[in-house]
Amino acid sequence: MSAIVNKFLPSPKTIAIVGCPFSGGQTKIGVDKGPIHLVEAGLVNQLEEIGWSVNFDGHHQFEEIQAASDPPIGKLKNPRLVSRVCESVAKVVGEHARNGQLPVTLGGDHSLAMGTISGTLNSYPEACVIWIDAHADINTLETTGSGNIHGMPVSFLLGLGEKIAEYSWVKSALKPERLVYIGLRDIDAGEKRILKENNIKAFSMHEVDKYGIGKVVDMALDHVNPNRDLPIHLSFDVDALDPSVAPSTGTPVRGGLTFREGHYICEAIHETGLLVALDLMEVNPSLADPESVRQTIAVGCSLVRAALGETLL
Ligand SMILES: NC(=[NH2+])NCCC[C@H](N)C(=O)O
Ligand SMILES: [Mn+2]
Ligand SMILES: [Mn+2]
Repeated sequence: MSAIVNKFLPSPKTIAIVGCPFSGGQTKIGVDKGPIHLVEAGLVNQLEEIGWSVNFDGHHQFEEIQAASDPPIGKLKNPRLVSRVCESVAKVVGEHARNGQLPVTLGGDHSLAMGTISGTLNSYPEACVIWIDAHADINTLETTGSGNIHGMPVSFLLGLGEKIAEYSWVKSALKPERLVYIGLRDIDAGEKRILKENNIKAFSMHEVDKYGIGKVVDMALDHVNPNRDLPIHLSFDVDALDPSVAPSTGTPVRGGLTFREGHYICEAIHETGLLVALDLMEVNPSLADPESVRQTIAVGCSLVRAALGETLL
């Protein structure tokens, strides 16, 4: 076990793996297979080897809603299904957190973070969110072009945009000043406006190039966690990494984080001793050739290990 002591978890330090084979927040098949591949690659053992107790009793089972009974709301695709799934994920993540375990949610598409972060905030209302992504995922009912809800979870968590009755369970408990992004490089026009209007701190790839990842992580933490005493929820979309590093994902964008930059972020968050929840999202083993899939799964596992205390020395 790494020498860093987690300030929020009782001993024995326990991870609860929440496997979420869910793809309803977007339209490409295969992202629901992400968690299955990550677990089959040996993630549970790997985490035990670095000193954690790991609680994993199979992937989360979701209620099914037939497409016919889930027509679009505005442009939103599968709106009831996504809502129901995220609500159940919020319950599971919240329960694990209340039991003193650290939920590690494996996606699945990034709409799931509406659930995971709601769960975290139910147990740790003062938590901050560090969102690592090529995308801001902050579209609203009004701004979304694709209607894919994986491009929207942050706006729901912040309570932006027109209210949707189906989503009334989302408490919108996240404050804009408790959110920070790293890795952005593909932001829709409406999203840029939302980020500005709400004064949301974001470090795009431009800032990563300019300052280096070490400084960027320090500045991100100074913003959301100035006294280094608040719980941290880290939501990592694997498409934050450059497509040469993590090719198997649904919406790859060139010019992303290197292998080391991605790992550095995870290591630095671990070093705070403040991590209370982790998401690894958008791993899609159905996209790209077998070697690229193997590479993406391996990177996914190693990011999770890095965030949970695997050290280089
Ligand atoms: N989680 C993701 N990969 N999101 C991609 C979102 C892309 C685009 N901004 C949209 O709203 O559709
Ligand atoms: Mn993304
Ligand atoms: Mn995302």
